[in-house]
Amino acid sequence: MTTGAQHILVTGGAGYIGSHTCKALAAAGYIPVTYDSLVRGNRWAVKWGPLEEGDLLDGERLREVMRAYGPVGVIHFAAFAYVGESMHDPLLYYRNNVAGTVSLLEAMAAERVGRLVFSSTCATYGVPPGNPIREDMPQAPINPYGQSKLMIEQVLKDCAATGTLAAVALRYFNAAGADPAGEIGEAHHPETHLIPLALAAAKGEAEPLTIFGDDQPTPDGTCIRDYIHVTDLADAHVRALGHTATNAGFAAFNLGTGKGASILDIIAATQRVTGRRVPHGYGPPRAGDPAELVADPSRAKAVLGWEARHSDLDTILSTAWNWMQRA
Ligand SMILES: NC(=O)c1ccc[n+]([C@@H]2O[C@H](COP(=O)([O-])OP(=O)(O)OC[C@H]3O[C@@H](n4cnc5c(N)ncnc54)[C@H](O)[C@@H]3O)[C@@H](O)[C@H]2O)c1
Ligand SMILES: O=c1ccn([C@@H]2O[C@H](COP(=O)(O)OP(=O)(O)O[C@H]3O[C@H](CO)[C@H](O)[C@H](O)[C@H]3O)[C@@H](O)[C@H]2O)c(=O)[nH]1
Repeated sequence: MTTGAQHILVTGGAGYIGSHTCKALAAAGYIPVTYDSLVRGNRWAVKWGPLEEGDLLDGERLREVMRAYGPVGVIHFAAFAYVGESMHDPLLYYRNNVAGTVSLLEAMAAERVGRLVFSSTCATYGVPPGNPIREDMPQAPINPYGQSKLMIEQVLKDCAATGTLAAVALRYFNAAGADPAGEIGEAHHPETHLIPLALAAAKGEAEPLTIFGDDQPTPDGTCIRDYIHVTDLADAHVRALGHTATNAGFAAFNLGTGKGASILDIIAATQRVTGRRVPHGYGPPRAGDPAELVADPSRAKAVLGWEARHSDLDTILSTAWNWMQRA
């Protein structure tokens, strides 16, 4: 390598948050090497470094890629991430997410790669005792997706305790929005997330939005979430990677804004930003959905110097809408 730039292995780099993080890594002077099977990712989203196709469960292929690039660390996004799907097919989640991560950690140990940033989730908290949620509150997931991520956090703690791994778990709240320059954005197939579905309904390209439940214990009866811009998440990953360079052990950080928005708030913001109506109706609550999840992000600010800068609802919706117009 003539540049001397450090390589970072990015599992799931062809996915939504992974691709935005590759852009941020390149801007920070790293070379992101995407490792992705493309099972749920997009080849076109890999723009800031090489794509190496492979599955997490293929340990030999992982080792081959690590030997080829000599990454100084790994950012691990690759996983299945649909709460509803995990309720119907839990084994898919335990195999891909838990067994897949064990396979990755074995390859890292064999190739002596000792730094990891991991995509965890607010879904590990289950129904929290109160909001906003601090990192030291109990983690008691109510769906297999969240449980798979909590199991991985435990594996990371145990590996970090041996002194061979520095690991950071970033517990994101609800990722949303798109690259402000419009180069990449959210493109899940099928799409299940609220904001792209609300925008597609406004555009007339999807069914009217179904609001899951009108009788939640929240002021307007609909679920409250903490929506965090994907560009803010990408920035946090670069910072967390830096943290693993100088801090051994395991650390976890909540990534959110500290402010909740209900589904009706999202519909109102979507209508404001697009100037179009969002056709919608009500359906039953979705199994496995807590009523309210809002982050206390103060630890990430204190330790990583991170805070949300692009995550007001209008910026989230206008960047996502801009992306949807191009896509
Ligand atoms: N989107 C959110 O709101 C959110 C919130 C909290 C946590 N997370 C976590 O962040 C990560 C990224 O989420 P996303 O929304 O970008 O998901 P995504 O589905 O867009 O990206 C995941 C990527 O991982 C790849 N992948 C999956 N299994 C693989 C395997 N076995 N081997 C190789 N590649 C594999 C997919 O092809 C895809 O490109 C996930 O771990 C998810 O659990 C997401
Ligand atoms: O058609 C829809 C889609 C969603 N919702 C509601 O909108 C909110 C947001 O739903 P999303 O599916 O967009 O996201 P989740 O809140 O289910 O997010 C969960 O899954 C994500 C990954 O997909 C993250 O891991 C996150 O941490 C975890 O809580 C929820 O209250 C959901 O019930 C609807 O009412 N109608």
